This record gives sequence, C-alpha cells and structure tokens, in this order.
Amino acid sequence: MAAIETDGLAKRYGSVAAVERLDLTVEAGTIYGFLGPNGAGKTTTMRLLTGLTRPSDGTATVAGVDVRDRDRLGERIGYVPDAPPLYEKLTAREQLSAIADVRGLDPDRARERVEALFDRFGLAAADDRIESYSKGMKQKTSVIQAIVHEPDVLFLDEPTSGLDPNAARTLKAVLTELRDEGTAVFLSTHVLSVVDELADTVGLLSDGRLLAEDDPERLVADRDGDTLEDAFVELTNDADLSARLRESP
Ligand SMILES: Nc1ncnc2c1ncn2[C@@H]1O[C@H](COP(=O)(O)OP(=O)(O)OP(=O)(O)O)[C@@H](O)[C@H]1O
Repeated sequence: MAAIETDGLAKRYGSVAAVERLDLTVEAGTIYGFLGPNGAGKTTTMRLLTGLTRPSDGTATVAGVDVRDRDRLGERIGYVPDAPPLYEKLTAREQLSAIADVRGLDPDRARERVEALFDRFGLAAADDRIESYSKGMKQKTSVIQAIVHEPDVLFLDEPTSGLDPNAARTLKAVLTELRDEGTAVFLSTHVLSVVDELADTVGLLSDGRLLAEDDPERLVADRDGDTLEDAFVELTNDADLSARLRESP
C-alpha cells in the first residue's frame, strides 16, 4: 500500500479549480518534491491530504486512512504548514508537551524525544514564550511539533522558510533520516536546491494539474536545460502541454 494515493482528487472554490483530477502515488520511505508556480494549488493539495479541507471530488488515502477521516489521520501524519498554528502564550516546551499529550504519547518518552529535537535544532529558548520567537525559531518549533509522534507521512510547506543555513542543513538531514526509516515525506517549496538535494521524485503542478512527474535527474535530462530551474521554467511555460492537459478527459 502506498503512503499517499489519490484518485481524481479535486477542489473547487466557486468557479476556481484549485486542484483538478489529481492522481498521485507516493511510496513509503521516499521524499516527494511538490513544485509549481504561485497559485498552482500546492497548499490546497496539502490541505486536502492532511484533512484540513474536504475534496470536491475524487478520493485520497494517506497512510491507508481516508482523508475524510480527520481524527484517525491526525495520528498518522505530521504537517508543517506555511503559517504554523502555535499558541503564542505558551513556551515551546509547553506547546510540545501539550501536543504529545493530545497524541497520546508516553510522557517520559515524549519528553526525551522533544529534548533531543530541541538540541538537534539548537532551539535554546525552549522555556520562553513563543510570542517572543523569531520566524526561524517558530519554524523549528513547528517542525518538531510535526515529527514528535513519529508520523508515517510528513507534509511540509516551505519548510526552510526563515531557517538559517545551519538549521536548514539540520532539517535536510532529519528529513533524509526519516525517509531512511520508512517515513514518506511530501515537501513543497520554491527553493529548488532543496528538492534537487533531497527528492526521489518531483511532481510539477500548474493550474491544479500535474504537468510532469519523474525523478529529478530524468526530469532535467529529458529537457533542453541543465538544471531543475530550467526544467521548471520550460515546463511551466509550455503552452501546448498546458492546453493538452486542460483538454484531456
Ligand atoms: N480558501 C480559498 N478560497 C478561494 N480560493 C482559494 C482558497 N484557497 C486557495 N484558493 C485559490 O486556489 C488556487 C490555488 O491556491 P494555492 O494556495 O493552493 O496555491 P499554491 O500553489 O500553494 O501557491 P503559492 O506557491 O503562491 O503558495 C489559487 O487560485 C487560490 O487563489
């Protein structure tokens, strides 16, 4: 069973088709780099796959759970959204302990894991209120929150945003380790070097549709340019390809 499986997944907002007939398969133990221009539908897809918004059409399972079953889904996934929902009046330690409690983790084991992650990410001010944190410190807290319960599938929307180079490097190492332990990592970013470095598969979304999907090297090798950026620009400006996809059933 794949870690993420969608069949004809779609989301419409009035007349706007944010995601259209999306068929995705992401295997356990792989990193999927989800790319696309602004407004392509990446965040909407993540919200669909994490149960935060309901599909207009189609089906999706994540870790074998139907995305409409939000309660069961929450135990199996982690999500680092674009704007992390943190309780500003709590300290990071309090926030993490509350989350571990909600997820039913053994308190001693959770404390140990949280301490190790604070150390790993160099989050020194774990006992200060989150409202006093910089953007990067909030991002680190959000990442730790998403992985504290060792989810089967981890979703990240622009995860390196606000992180300094040391923290970004730590995050990349952590994601690689999680992948090697069998976690499926679904990652959306405009920082193509992150995808180039980490992703086993790249999916390129445009106007709510998947334009291309391949391993990063093949995606580049099959086109005129030399880099993932070249392939991104070529594919997203290919009017014929977009028209063909729009017309396909
Ligand atoms: N709640 C909403 N109500 C109405 N339209 C929405 C809503 N959320 C997203 N959209 C529309 O759906 C489309 C896809 O938006 P989405 O945020 O998923 O794109 P994105 O690929 O994540 O973009 P970016 O790279 O800029 O973050 C856009 O046209 C957007 O305006």
